[in-house]
Amino acid sequence: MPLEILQAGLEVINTIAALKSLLGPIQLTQQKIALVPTMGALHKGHVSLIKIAQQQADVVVCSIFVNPTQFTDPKDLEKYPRPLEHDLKMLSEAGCNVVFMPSVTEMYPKPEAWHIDLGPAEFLLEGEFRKGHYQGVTQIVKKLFDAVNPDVAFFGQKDFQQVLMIKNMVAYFDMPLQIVSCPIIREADGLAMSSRNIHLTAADRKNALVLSRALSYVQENFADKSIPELLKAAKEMIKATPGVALDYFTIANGETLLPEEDKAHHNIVALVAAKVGQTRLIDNMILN
Ligand SMILES: Nc1ncnc2c1ncn2[C@@H]1O[C@H](COP(=O)(O)OP(=O)(O)OP(=O)(O)O)[C@@H](O)[C@H]1O
Ligand SMILES: CC(C)(CO)[C@@H](O)C(=O)[O-]
Ligand code: BAL
Repeated sequence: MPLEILQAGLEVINTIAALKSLLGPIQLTQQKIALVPTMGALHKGHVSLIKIAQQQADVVVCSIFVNPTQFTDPKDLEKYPRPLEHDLKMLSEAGCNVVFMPSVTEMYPKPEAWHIDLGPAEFLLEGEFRKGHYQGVTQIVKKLFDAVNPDVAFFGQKDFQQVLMIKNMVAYFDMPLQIVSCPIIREADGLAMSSRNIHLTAADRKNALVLSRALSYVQENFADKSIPELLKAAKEMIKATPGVALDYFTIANGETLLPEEDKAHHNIVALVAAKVGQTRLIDNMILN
């Protein structure tokens, strides 16, 4: 019966109790439930996660929650876009079954401590520039997993380190669910789609292209040039672009995120983060 209700359109749910009473009977019928966690301001990257989820599950739940504990810059949290009507329209059009949009007090009814061991990669790259970020991310994702109890959850490769950290959190709690990493959706000119792109001025938007171009350069020349040569060229491209302040550009092992020195190794990824104007962007490309 609940699945018939879900097929009729997008079900909007605001509390954990309502979510559990909607999904509980579905779970009893052995149907597969997928979760796509987001912070809203949805774009085609998010829709691609929903579409992939639909292929692998019977019911797709998307969560929209701007999680305060993962923001290390209060201004970033304050200005995070929240276009609610647009998001609901996108989810309806994508055929998403349930949207879970809790309040901050629903997810954090009282102050709570959270600290788990996510392994040494927690402190590298994004973890170095946004200290404590992955504790906040894993804290909310654990709450979302507990609320939805999904069989499978979908995340974007754009947040490469986030996928690793979530897999480590799932292993830490020995949770019985699958984590799927989905390809990065890009604008026609190569810029990785991101909710924060909305903050880019016209000049920033043009300058931001250097990030995907530098990554593509590394990907295209990976077979012919040494890692130091590739890093030098990519960093020079970025540093030569006005309005772009590089945080890091690295060629790293996709598991440890430590700098990679040997191209013969497998699972090598190039990752970049930079501030473009006032907006901090990240991107990456898998190299082998
Ligand atoms: N361009 C993209 N392609 C595929 N997945 C994406 C893309 N952008 C975001 N995602 C994924 O969507 C999920 C929700 O991300 P989120 O709501 O933070 O959006 P976002 O665009 O990454 O926003 P921002 O980078 O500004 O925080 C994450 O798993 C994220 O990796
Ligand atoms: C996974 C997530 C929804 C947790 O708040 C967020 O970090 C995001 O949107 O990538
Ligand atoms: N998209 C990852 C969430 C964040 O930047 O806070």
